[in-house]
Parts: sequence; structure tokens; C-alpha cells
Amino acid sequence: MSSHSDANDTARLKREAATWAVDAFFRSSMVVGLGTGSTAAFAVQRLAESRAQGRLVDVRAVPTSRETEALARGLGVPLTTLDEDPVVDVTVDGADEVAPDLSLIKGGGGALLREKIVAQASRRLVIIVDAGKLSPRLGTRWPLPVEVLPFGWRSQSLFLESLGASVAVRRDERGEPFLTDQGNLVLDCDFGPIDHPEELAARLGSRAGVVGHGLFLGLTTDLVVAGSNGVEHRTRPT
Ligand SMILES: O=C[C@H](O)[C@H](O)[C@H](O)COP(=O)(O)O
Repeated sequence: MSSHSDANDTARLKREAATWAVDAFFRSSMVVGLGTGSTAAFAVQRLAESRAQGRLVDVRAVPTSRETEALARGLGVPLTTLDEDPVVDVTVDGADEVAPDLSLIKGGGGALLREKIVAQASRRLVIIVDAGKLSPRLGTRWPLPVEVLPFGWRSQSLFLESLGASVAVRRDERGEPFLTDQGNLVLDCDFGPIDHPEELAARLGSRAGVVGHGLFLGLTTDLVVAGSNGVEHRTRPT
């Protein structure tokens, strides 16, 4: 009973953060980025409502996954691509874990690579979360997703273990290896609290076969957190 009402509370907070962010940051004629996951889905819904009510016109959206593309298309949101619109005005996306400096772990839904490509193409990255995602240090609450090519994946697993991680191959609901939109595997890497995320990101970034990872460092410009005391907006500490 209580876990059901906890889930309802969390969903309500996700919706509040998403609604607040779309109303505060999306403007008519913008190219916007649409994140992936249950929180970002509320932002897609708010964007669709705002268009239907005439508050936002001439907005084009870059989705960060096939899932978000299908949702946005179904709600009649006009879509574009980074090929047509290589600069995105504002992206709104969720996260799995948020540190005090607004660095993130993302990729719980497997969309980390496209999400990071769109985030890096964005003038502004607005992260929307419920307060349960806040963390004193990345890796405290969530393993780090690492996307790897299927070719040679076991050698990547050994490499990640050599960096100190316990590694699990992500599986789908049928128990089969989960495949990303690019057809790659996700290795969920439990490093425990990560002391030096920049160093880890550099090691991962220089390894052939590692296609992406869920450390989003220095990308967030705005954080919108919904908690029991309402919605709070923070900007990146300078
Ligand atoms: O790959 C998925 C994304 O990084 C999501 O934004 C993240 O997992 C948060 O998802 P949710 O809003 O469902 O908690």
C-alpha cells in the first residue's frame, strides 16, 4: 500500500518538475530537445498540451530515443533532427542521480548516447528530477551505465572490472541482453561512490569499444527539482 502511494507521489513530483520546466524554458519558434524516461515523458506531454492550447507555436523537437520519438509523434509534436537543426535551444531531460555540482548519472533507460549527443548540441540543458534523485556523490545511488559494442564486449567487462567496478550486463524484460537504439549492449557498472568522475570519464572515453557512458559532467545548466516543499530551480554553480 505504502509503496503504491510512494510511486504515485514520485510520479506527481516528476510531473511537477516537468511541467514547471516546460513552462519556464520552452518558447515559441524554438528547437527543443526531448529527453527519455518517465520524467521526460511528462515534459513531452506538457509540450503537446501547450501547443494544443496555443501557448507554444512553431516549436520543433529533437527526440533522444526511439521511445521518445514515438511518444512525441503520437501526441502530434513536430519533430526534427540534428542534421536539419544542429543547434538545440533548450533540452529538457531526466537523470538517475544528481550531484551537488549538477553532474549526473544518466542511462537508466539506455538512451545515454543520444541523450549526450543532444545535450552537447544544446545551448541549455535543463534536468528535471524528483528530490529522490539528489545524491551527495555520483555512484552512491545508481550504477554507471556504459554502452559498449557487442564486438569484444567481454574484454570491456574485464577492463571495467580493472577500474574497480562490479559489472552486470543489462537485460530486458524477457531476460535477453538489452540492446540500445544503436544495437549496443549496456554494462551497468557499480563503482560505489565515484571520487574522481572526470578521471573515470577520461579513461572510459579513451577505450575503443566503449561507445558511451552515463557520466554527464559540466553539461547541466539548470536543475529543476520537485520535492515535498514544491519546485526548486538551481543553476550550475560557477
Ligand atoms: O536512459 C535514460 C535516461 O537517462 C533517463 O533520463 C533516466 O534514466 C531517468 O529516467 P526516469 O525519469 O524514468 O527516472
